[in-house]
Amino acid sequence: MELKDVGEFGLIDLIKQDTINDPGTVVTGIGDDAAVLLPTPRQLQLITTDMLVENVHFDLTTTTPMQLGYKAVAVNLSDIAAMGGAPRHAVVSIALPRHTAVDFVLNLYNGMKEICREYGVNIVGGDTVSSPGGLVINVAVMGEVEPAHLVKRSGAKPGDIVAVTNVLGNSSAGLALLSRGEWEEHDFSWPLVTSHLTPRPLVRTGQLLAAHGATSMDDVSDGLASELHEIAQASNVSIRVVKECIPLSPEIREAAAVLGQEPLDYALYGGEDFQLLFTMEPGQFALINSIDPGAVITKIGEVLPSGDGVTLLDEAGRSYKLEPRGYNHFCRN
Ligand SMILES: Nc1ncnc2c1ncn2[C@@H]1O[C@H](COP(=O)(O)OP(=O)(O)O)[C@@H](O)[C@H]1O
Ligand SMILES: Cc1ncc(C[n+]2csc(CCOP(=O)(O)OP(=O)(O)O)c2C)c(N)n1
Ligand SMILES: [Mg+2]
Ligand SMILES: [Mg+2]
Ligand SMILES: [Mg+2]
Repeated sequence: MELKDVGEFGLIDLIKQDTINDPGTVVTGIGDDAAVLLPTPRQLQLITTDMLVENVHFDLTTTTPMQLGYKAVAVNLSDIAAMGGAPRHAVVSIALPRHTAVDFVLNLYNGMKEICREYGVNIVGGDTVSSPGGLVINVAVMGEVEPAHLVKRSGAKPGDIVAVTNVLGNSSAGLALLSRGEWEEHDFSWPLVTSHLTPRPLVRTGQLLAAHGATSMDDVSDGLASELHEIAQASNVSIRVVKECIPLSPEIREAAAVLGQEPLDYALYGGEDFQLLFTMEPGQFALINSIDPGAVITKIGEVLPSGDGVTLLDEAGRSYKLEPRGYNHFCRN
């Protein structure tokens, strides 16, 4: 079935089932001029949006519509996680080429509904338009955070520890394998390709780190180098990272050898890992071991007074400037 067979409103009717996962917070969902929501008293409201554009953020020959729907929501939940918040509601806007099959759209929504169910998020509205070019999906997510647990990019203090969750670089190494069309040939591909196609936003981890005194936090969407600079700049501090402490998976080391690249380059400049980068006072950081943060936490460096920007310390004890290189929509790196 094609879009012209169901029309814009027929499509919305097909989409709107199973969109509410926390009914107590939604007065009116899909079907009116605006959604009507019930915020939790005394919580700060968060709102964020990230858009995915065909052939910029995804390639329809290497992703399924379900994976794409999942990721379109995941990247937004990751921004809420990086503030220490809980995601509550999403609105989804899609621009669809006219020839798109109805089943494609339903599967896109199946992916979105799956992750929304997993994280207790309601899809409360959106917009559906035709596109003369490629597919565009824009998601906006509203979330909430207790005022005392809000974590911004600007709170890092000299003396804080710099740490990250899990491993970095897997997503962009996965993208490299997908775009070379050779991922199925290697048994190291699975974790790399999975982290690229269906990243898991670290919402619970973000909330736990916030509750344990993270002083600044950012999600790694543009690459570690870029996010370190964002924190350093917003907090008016310098950051020194120890190169060999940056956590890499065994699979990325194997993949990088096959791809003829340095594994660390994927971690520093690749992006889309959606891991959390945060700073924390050392005493608080020591306590993290006694909780289950839902992710492996690795100390990678420390916060210093402003002046030196972001530096990388190598194995030989040499320190050099880490350029703010990473994914930038208008600059080729
Ligand atoms: N077109 C825009 N209009 C207004 N604000 C924007 C626009 N694009 C980005 N921003 C804001 O700029 C900041 C940085 O954006 P971005 O790099 O996309 O953040 P993130 O990596 O967290 O998704 C955010 O506060 C975002 O809301
Ligand atoms: C087809 C394709 N080419 C390249 C990429 C890599 N890529 C696209 S956008 C991006 C950075 C993250 O996206 P952005 O829109 O900058 O998200 P934000 O920083 O706003 O969260 C990366 C690494 C990709 N995912 N798919
Ligand atoms: Mg963004
Ligand atoms: Mg983002
Ligand atoms: Mg970006």
